[in-house]
Amino acid sequence: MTYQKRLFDEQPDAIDFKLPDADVVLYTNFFSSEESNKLFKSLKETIEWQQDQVKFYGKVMDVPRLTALYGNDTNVYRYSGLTFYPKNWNEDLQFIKKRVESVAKVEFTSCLLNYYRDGRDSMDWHQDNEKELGNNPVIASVTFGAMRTFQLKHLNRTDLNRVDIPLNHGDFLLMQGKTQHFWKHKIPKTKKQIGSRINLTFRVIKH
Ligand SMILES: O=C(O)CCC(=O)C(=O)O
Ligand SMILES: [Fe+2]
Repeated sequence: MTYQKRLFDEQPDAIDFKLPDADVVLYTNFFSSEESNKLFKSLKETIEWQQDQVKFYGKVMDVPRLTALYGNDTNVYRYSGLTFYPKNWNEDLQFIKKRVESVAKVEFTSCLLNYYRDGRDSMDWHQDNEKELGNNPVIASVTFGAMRTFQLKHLNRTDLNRVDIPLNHGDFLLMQGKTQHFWKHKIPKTKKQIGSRINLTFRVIKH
């Protein structure tokens, strides 16, 4: 598949959430609907999705989503209790990576992909603060497919409300600064009848 450079006649909208102790900006329609449709279908078919398992109170359980890790180097990589054998970038990922790098102004080394098959799939509260990500990591999150709500919660400021951000087909959420030190985030399950969703988080991993 070949891609054309985006024509910036339709500028994506940047929404700065101005959260205390964080830097979170949402670029809606960062990918055109045509690009997003193409990428969603292609990623679904070509990414080597894996079913991870975790031990929970001695019981082995499937995590509620499929995952994959791609990047510059293919050394075995363990984090959040999961083991990954990263694959080399493919054409779709290189295209998406380039586009988000033009805004994030960093060169990403890795991309973690999550495939939420339906509303029963989810990701629980966590911070992306592994030491391999360094201090104040820059994380570029791209969504294709069904809308899911991305929730953010401050770790100790009980006076602050939870922030719910709808992530739609083609949206790009950029998290940086102190975000991962002070806020946790999750993708809750939903009882709504919805289709599948793919999320990509580009990261800089230092070995
Ligand atoms: O699916 C999402 O939008 C979030 C994924 C996420 O938080 C992660 O991969 O660390
Ligand atoms: Fe995360």
